[in-house]
Amino acid sequence: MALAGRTVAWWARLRSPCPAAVPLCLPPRLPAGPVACERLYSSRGKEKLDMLMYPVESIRNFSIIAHVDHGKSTLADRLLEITGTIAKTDRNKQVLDKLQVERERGITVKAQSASIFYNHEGVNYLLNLIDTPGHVDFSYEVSRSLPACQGVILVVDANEGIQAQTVANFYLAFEAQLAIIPVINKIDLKNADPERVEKQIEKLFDIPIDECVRISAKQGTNVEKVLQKVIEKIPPPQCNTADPLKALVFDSTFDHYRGVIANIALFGGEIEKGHKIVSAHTKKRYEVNEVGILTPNEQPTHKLFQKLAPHGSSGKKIRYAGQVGYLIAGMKEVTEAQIGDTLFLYKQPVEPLPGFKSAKPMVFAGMYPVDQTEYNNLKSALERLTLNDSSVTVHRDSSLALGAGWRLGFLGLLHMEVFNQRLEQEYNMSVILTAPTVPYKAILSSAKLIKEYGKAEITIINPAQFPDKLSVSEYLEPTVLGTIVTPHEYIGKIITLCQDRRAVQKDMLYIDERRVMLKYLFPLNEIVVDFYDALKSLSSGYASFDYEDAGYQAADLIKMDILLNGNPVEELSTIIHNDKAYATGKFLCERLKDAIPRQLFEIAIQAAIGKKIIARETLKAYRKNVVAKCYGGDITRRMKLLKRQAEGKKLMRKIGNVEVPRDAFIRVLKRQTDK
Ligand SMILES: Nc1nc2c(ncn2[C@@H]2O[C@H](COP(=O)(O)OP(=O)(O)OP(=O)(O)O)[C@@H](O)[C@H]2O)c(=O)[nH]1
Repeated sequence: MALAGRTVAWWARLRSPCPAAVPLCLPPRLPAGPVACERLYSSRGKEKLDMLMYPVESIRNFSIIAHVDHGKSTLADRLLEITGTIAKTDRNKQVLDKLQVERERGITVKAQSASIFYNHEGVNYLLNLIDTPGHVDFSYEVSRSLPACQGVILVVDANEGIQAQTVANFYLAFEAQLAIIPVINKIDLKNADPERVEKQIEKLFDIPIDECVRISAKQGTNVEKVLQKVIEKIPPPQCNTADPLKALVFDSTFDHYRGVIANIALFGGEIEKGHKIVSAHTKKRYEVNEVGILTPNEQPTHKLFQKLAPHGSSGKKIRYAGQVGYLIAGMKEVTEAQIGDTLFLYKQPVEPLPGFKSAKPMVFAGMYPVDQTEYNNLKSALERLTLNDSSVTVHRDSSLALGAGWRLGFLGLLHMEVFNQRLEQEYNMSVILTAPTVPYKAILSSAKLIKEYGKAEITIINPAQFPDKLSVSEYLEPTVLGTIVTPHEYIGKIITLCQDRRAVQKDMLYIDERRVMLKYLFPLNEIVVDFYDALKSLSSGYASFDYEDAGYQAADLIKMDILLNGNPVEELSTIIHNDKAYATGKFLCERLKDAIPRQLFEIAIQAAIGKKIIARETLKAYRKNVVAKCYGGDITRRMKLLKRQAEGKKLMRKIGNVEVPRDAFIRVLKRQTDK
């Protein structure tokens, strides 16, 4: 795992208003070498960066892709360092992981762009890199970064070798027909075996061994070679110089003060402050306030385009596109900066770019304010955060027990946890989250229901809307094609685990003499909560997992409720496969018994299908008032304790007369994790 608690010093410094610390301007021609670049950056005042000096031939747009923790962000930092884009950092600080949640969890959640100026053999290059997340939940970030690129650096850990996300990310780049530079990282590790990894790359991806670059991103070994490969192997963008402005919005963030900041890739023309632009998606018109590049902080430029200086004897100016950068144009609403949108100049419409497949939520959960008076604050926090994370879908919802709220769709459970953490950290919101559910479908047989829904096939993202068996001809559950890469000694245990999760084996391939790649068709519901944890724990952390959507299959589904002293716990109502009902009901009751503190009365914890109770646990009552006995004489200590208790109660939810810690439900649902 990456280091938790990475410090924010670098990013803070880059954002500092002190001009000396901020790289602000480039000369028309850079002297060779990174050190010189660095000096020039910091010596200028607040002029805007002029992009005149970078014709399209000198541009390279690329992403860094890899399995989780194989070193993408570390390599990105080293590339920024050796080119003088940033000063030398402490080797464990990661400049491009800007979010607090990324630093705390040591994972990249959001793709980040940075422009690098690099002088190689006397020629100035502008390299636009996008550092992407590795975890499967965030693979959408990878796929939407790729259309802005012509190539990728595929990083593989020299010790771990090819893993499940390496395979998934390779195919994303391969299908997008991008140039792929395989880089074997962490060669400094004692157990590094770059030769073995090279053979895996050749076997699985058909890339000749001699194309691999062996590096240590941490120590900086051979990182310069990677830059050279980028220049040699990745083609410059292909842009028609005669085209009018055509800009692809491939990402967007929301700034409390400046509104929407859209990351754009220019497929034609030029863009500058004052230009009137139109969104192909919303048809709305805007005036551009600022354009620039990310270095990796926002760096305004005169124009975001490439323009050759007077050319030959004709003195004709030739315009090129190809640049990647950002744009601010007074967009304030969540819906205005659609990822995948095309921007063009007012009165110069263009054929919109193909855009992206929108992110497909895999997991849905209800979200409610702890206190209904917080509803509006939570609404505005959700609107802002979903702009920074547009892969979350939001629908208004309400519940008798929890009040007005929303049903949110996430790309996976980690995504849901990260989103929740960001709400708390960046917006100071605390919320009630219900049990995650996958999007089931039902084919209705009841004419009344078909009329009500206006269609026979409905999608169920909320267990409260699960239609009764009598009105349904068939239930369907979503499936995924999972890829597992594991050392061969764990195969037996993994096959048992997969069978236990109702999975069907589709393929098995030795990627070298010690590692195996397995393909299974899983019901999504079986892997969404804790499959990855279970896989990690039975393979001592060595197996990896990735999955992709594989459509729907018929399934025998039922709705199960959990009751506390007869009152349903709405957060824990779930739709499950009939075969799993008893085991899951029993398990949830047992776990809930551990998660709920004992109270002054006995609590019956039950699992029910309709009116039928299928499992029960009893939580015994407290017998004595311990607080009164211990602290009865000392008034200050007693007051302190009562205050702490009152604070604790805010984190509780009351179901009937039973108090339940709000984080109990997620803990309960993570079946294997804390075992
Ligand atoms: N020994 C060694 N460790 C490295 C090297 N490169 C990265 N690491 C370490 O590997 C861990 C993961 O590195 P990251 O750069 O965060 O990996 P990542 O691929 O960006 O991670 P995600 O974005 O979460 O997928 C960190 O602890 C790094 O310090 C290397 O060349 N050698």
